[in-house]
Amino acid sequence: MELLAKIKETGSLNRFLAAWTPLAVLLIGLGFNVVLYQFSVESVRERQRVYFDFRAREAVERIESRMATYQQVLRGAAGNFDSHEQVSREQFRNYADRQALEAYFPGIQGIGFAQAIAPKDLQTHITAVRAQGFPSYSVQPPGQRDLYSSIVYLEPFSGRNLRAFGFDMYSEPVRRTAMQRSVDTGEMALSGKVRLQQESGIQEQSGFLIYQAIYFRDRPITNIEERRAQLRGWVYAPFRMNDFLQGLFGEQGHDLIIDIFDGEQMLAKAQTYYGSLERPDIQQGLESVRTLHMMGQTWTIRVYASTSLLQRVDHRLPIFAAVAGVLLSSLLAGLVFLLVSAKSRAESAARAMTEDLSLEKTRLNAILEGTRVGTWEWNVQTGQTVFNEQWAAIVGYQLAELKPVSIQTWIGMVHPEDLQKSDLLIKQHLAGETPFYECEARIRHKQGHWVWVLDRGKIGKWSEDGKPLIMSGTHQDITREKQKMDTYQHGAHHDVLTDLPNRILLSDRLSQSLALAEREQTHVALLFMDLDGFKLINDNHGHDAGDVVLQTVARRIQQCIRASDTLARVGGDEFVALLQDAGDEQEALKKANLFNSEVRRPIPLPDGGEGHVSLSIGIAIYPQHGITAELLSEHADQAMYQVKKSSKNAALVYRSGGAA
Ligand SMILES: Nc1nc2c(ncn2[C@@H]2O[C@H](COP(=O)(O)OP(=O)(O)OP(=O)(O)O)[C@@H](O)[C@H]2O)c(=O)[nH]1
Repeated sequence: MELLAKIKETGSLNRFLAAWTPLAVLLIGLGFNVVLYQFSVESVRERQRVYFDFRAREAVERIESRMATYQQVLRGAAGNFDSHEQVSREQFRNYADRQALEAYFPGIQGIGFAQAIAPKDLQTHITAVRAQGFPSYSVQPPGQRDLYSSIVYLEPFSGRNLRAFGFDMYSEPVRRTAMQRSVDTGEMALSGKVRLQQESGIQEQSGFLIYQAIYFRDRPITNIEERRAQLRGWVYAPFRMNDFLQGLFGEQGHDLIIDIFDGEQMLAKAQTYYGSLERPDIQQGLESVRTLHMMGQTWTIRVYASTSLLQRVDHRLPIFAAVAGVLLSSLLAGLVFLLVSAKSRAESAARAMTEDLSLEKTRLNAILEGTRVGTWEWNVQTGQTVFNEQWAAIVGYQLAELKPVSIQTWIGMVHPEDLQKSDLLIKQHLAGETPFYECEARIRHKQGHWVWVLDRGKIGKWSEDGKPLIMSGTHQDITREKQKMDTYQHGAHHDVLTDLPNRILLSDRLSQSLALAEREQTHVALLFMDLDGFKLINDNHGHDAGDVVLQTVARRIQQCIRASDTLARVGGDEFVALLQDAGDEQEALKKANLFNSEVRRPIPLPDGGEGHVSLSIGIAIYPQHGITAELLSEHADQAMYQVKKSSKNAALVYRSGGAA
């Protein structure tokens, strides 16, 4: 019961697991999926950030690199002045033309030379330039200053650039700072944010300039004072910021949104480039601020990522991960569902089988117990044997008393005759000659008597090489049936009143006797006997008295014959004696007379009276009076009939032709 309860409990647990495990797997899978999704989103963001950093750094490097190329141009221009005491407008133009500024240096407004002019030389200077064909030339703005500068050359000398002709950049503080720095260091100097002279008020842009101070080289220059004293002027280049950046970032220029500030702080008034203006696609969170130190000036460059930049990094991974994750989770859950339900079904089936087996076992035990059938199992190869409790109970033992159990236990208990028979039958079965083994055998009971068992068995298992391995079977106590059968057999062959063999058994014995006599060349005497005067006893003393007479007669004749002879009652008051190895006629007659004398003795009757009967006996002897049972019986009967007809109370040997 406990086992069944456990099985049921396990069964409901399994059903619970079968129902919830796939769901749990799905939820865990989806949970894992969420983590994976977040991880992949994070991974994409990280890649976007790295890519953005790379692009931002590259953008700044491009700015720096472009600036370096401009410095080259200026260096070349400065070289011209260093190597020539006089550089004519034409020479300067040639140099500028050779540079092909527009083609190779996009964004540069021009390249120029601003001459440094001491106040005392100002008028001479103006006069000289005007003489070169510029009658309206003057140095702007007017006014008294310690040092003048004037843009005398500016190539290309056309368009907006003409506005700068004669402009004193040194008069304007931002430009002057850069110009002075270049003078003092001898290096190029980048100006701060300026409004270029070239601007006309339409689509204005912020501007900046690069200066390279030029010196008179007739004396050595070793310090700032000497530099200032020998200052000749500046070659310079003006830039419009938007034009400068134009085309710098190629096709993917739209990816980055750039603001540039003059100086180290991102102040509105210092902003020189407004990339982020009217850009709604700025990607918040991806911003990089870098400072660029060039030619004594610092630019702060703020770079934002745009949506298009993010698109360049494969951002579909999270979607793929999510979709694949959901599919895989579902698939896994489905698989688990199939496995669990298959397992559950298998377990249910196994449980059902276990329950069935358990019930079957219980039922079988009940049947075995109820029918008191013993079981045995015998390992043919090793002799190991197993009996159940009932096997032992049939012969009055408890199983424990018989242990150790082996085939010898059976051999030691079975009747020797039956053991031989059983051995033979088992051998026949083991040899495959019989489909099963069955044998009735006697086994010695604990109390000493024999118990009949019906021993049945069959080979249940063969060894790999095809030999019988395990044989098992049952023991059924058939003692009672055997006894009943014996009684029945006895009743079928014996007379109820006298317990003498009846006609059937006599006939059987007669056949056997004749066969034996034939074999051994002996004689058989058949004596047919009929009581004389028996009816009177019935009539005078009653039927019971008649029975007593019949029983007494039977007993008295029986005492006269040998165990190998047979006395049968074949009718109401008719008996037959079958005498084996009977000798001659005389001997038969002698025997008949002995019977008669015994029978004639008075027989005490139940009513206190006495019965008096005698025998009329007809004798036939084998082989002289017949060699078959029928003939012999017929002749004995004829002889008896002769006696009855004549004297009665006598014996007569058959004579052919009817004579006695
Ligand atoms: N008590 C008793 N009588 C039986 C039994 N079987 C047959 N009888 C009687 O036995 C008698 C036989 O008849 P008979 O052979 O004519 O009797 P009987 O007096 O011996 O005559 P005879 O043979 O001519 O001498 C009949 O009366 C039967 O009823 C039996 O089992 N018990």
